[in-house]
Amino acid sequence: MPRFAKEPEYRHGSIARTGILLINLGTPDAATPAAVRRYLRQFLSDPRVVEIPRLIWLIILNLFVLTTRPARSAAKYALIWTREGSPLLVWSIKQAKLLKGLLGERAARYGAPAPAVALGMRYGNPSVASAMDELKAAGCDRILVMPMYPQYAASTTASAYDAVFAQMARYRNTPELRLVKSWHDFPGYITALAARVRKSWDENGRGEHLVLSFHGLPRYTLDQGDPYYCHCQKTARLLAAALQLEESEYTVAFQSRFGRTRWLEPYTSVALTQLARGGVKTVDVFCPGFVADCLETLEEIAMEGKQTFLAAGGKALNHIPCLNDNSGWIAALADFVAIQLTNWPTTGQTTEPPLEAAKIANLRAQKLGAKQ
Ligand SMILES: C=CC1=C(C)c2cc3[nH]c(cc4nc(cc5[nH]c(cc1n2)c(C)c5CCC(=O)O)C(CCC(=O)O)=C4C)c(C)c3C=C
Ligand SMILES: [Fe+2]
Ligand SMILES: [Fe+2]
Repeated sequence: MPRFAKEPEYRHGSIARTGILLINLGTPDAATPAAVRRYLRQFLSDPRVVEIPRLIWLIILNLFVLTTRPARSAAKYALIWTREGSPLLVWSIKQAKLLKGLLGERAARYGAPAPAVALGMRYGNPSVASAMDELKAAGCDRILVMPMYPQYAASTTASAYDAVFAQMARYRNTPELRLVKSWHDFPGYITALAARVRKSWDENGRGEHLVLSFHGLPRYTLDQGDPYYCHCQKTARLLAAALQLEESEYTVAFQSRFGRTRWLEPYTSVALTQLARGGVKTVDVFCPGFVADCLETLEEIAMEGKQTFLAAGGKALNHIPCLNDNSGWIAALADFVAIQLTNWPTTGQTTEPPLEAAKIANLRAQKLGAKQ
């Protein structure tokens, strides 16, 4: 394979076009053991995801994990699969389309060129590489990398960056990049989360207790400085404040434990059991860290979590859907993107000779003076 990908054409002196690269985790191409195995092989081979010594892990992965988990996970995927495909991909495509539409509308109001938007999945399809190629082919010479993970974790956000840099290494004429790190406390995001919870309360009634369930991580990541746990706590605190909840009215918990090591606590399954045993009959579970419904919310919470809660004596578990294609959330996403793009000068602005800039500023000042 050549060192560099062939550039589609030689671009010179073009007006800067901005591309927004939305990155989410990714999902298998089908709910079959073979497709899930392909997906899990790529996902679980990422050294950002499983941090045990490579050789030992590759043996465990190939001898045990990839021989047993794909069939079990495929059966779970089959329960949530839709006619359009995996929910995570379906929602992510919708989000990208809606964002593109909204950014386009806003840009048109100012006669500005519409930014391009592309979706890349860290694992599976469409890949991050293909999304970057799409933006480049659309003439983008600067790309805002927007991981769709509100809370930063090395295993998600930094891994998304790794995929971007791997593709950058294949370009001769590289685009400029801006990397979004986290947006766990962005007011528009918090407001959209609160609106989503209130909508569920209006439509389905309000449970006695609200569980805010985030994806888990091994506990050692917190000890080693990953801010994920603190970001989750802050999101939860801000959301609880927006909903005017007392501390006794909600619980923050972590789901999706993998392997035998200790993960962030409390575990969602344990919290649900304790709530039911403590006499709570109805519970709402919301997953603020997932912007799109997926296996982890639709199967692990709405199905498995429900069984756990009912088996421990609870009467009803209501899973509150994720932000998905909610219009307030898409508007908040567009606002966030717009903020990230401010003060990102185009090539023309950065190369303008200071003398010319000063002359223009003088002329403007003279004109203003003449008007007064
Ligand atoms: C060591 C394993 C894992 C870490 C660390 C991890 C972190 C992590 N994951 C998400 C978001 C999602 N994970 C999803 C599925 C999923 N996660 C793991 C393992 C780890 N995740 C596995 C093995 C799977 C696949 C399903 C299974 O076999 O159990 C998904 C859903 C994908 C879908 O197709 O619907 C999401 C989303 C975050 C945010 C995170 C760290 C904070
Ligand atoms: Fe995960
Ligand atoms: Fe899971």
